[in-house]
Amino acid sequence: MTELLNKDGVRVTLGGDGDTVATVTLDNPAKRNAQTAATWRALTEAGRLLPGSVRVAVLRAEGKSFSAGLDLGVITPEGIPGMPSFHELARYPEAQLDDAIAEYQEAFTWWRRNDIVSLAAVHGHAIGAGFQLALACDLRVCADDVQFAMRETSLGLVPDLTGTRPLVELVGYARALEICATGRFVRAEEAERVGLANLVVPRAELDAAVGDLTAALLAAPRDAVVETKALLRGAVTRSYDEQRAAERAAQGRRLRDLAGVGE
Ligand SMILES: CC(C)(COP(=O)([O-])OP(=O)(O)OC[C@H]1O[C@@H](n2cnc3c(N)ncnc32)[C@H](O)[C@@H]1OP(=O)(O)O)[C@@H](O)C(=O)NCCC(=O)NCCSC(=O)/C=C/C[N+](C)(C)C
Repeated sequence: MTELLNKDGVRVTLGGDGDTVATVTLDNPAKRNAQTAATWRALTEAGRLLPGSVRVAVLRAEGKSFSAGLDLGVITPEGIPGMPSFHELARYPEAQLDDAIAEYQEAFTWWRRNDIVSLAAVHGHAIGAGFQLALACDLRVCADDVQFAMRETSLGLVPDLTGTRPLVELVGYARALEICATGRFVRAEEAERVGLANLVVPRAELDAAVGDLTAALLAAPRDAVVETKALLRGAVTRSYDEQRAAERAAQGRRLRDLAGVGE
């Protein structure tokens, strides 16, 4: 196990045969893994540090909660060190505010990269930015104590850390609106039923279940998984005919690769 990063409540290790698995751990359990700009910078750095050998990125958390979301110190008048308070953000010129939020969002985007499959192991509370971080991953394996909630709207804000699209894709518009507008908890049984969770297991079995799924993902040929992920991701935005064409093109690349025939 090699440690790649350990700062601001984010620890990244490499493991697996040939460093194929990166494990990103939220490691500020005393504060329920509440997130700040420093957390997001560290998560962005984690994505940049991953070597090309990595095929599966696991996101997990220490302590009682996966993440209690935004550090609520940010909404106090005094704020927290190293992060503009809401009071300050509200006074930014529009372009500067756009840049600031875009930078925060970088922590949430790289999990979608086609060269990795990202897998969130979610237990306890996943609230606001915590819920959005779980949504940033391709797959979610949840413990039976999981409690998702999108609290931004209840605080007078909107979810702006890339979570709205995957939420709508996973559960549909009407349920996504209801979950966001009410800020209510979505517990394990519902999460599995509506498609938020790929799998729900007893809390004590979460790590083993993540290990089993990781092994199953690694068992498939790498390039086929990369092409399949790209195909499925693109299916949301392509027309039916465009998607058929994308399938043909991808299959051509796979066949030529398998047969050792050059492009
Ligand atoms: C239900 C929660 C998560 C856990 O309850 P608990 O009883 O297990 O733990 P407790 O409340 O005693 O908390 C333990 C310590 O952790 C500190 N804590 C917890 N959450 C936060 C937080 N979000 N920010 C800062 N600190 C937090 C808590 O103060 C305790 O510290 P001490 O031991 O007293 O020193 C419960 O904690 C809870 O409901 N937390 C708040 C959840 C929440 O509302 N989060 C905000 C969601 S909105 C969001 O994330 C928005 C993001 C988008 N955007 C970027 C636009 C702002």
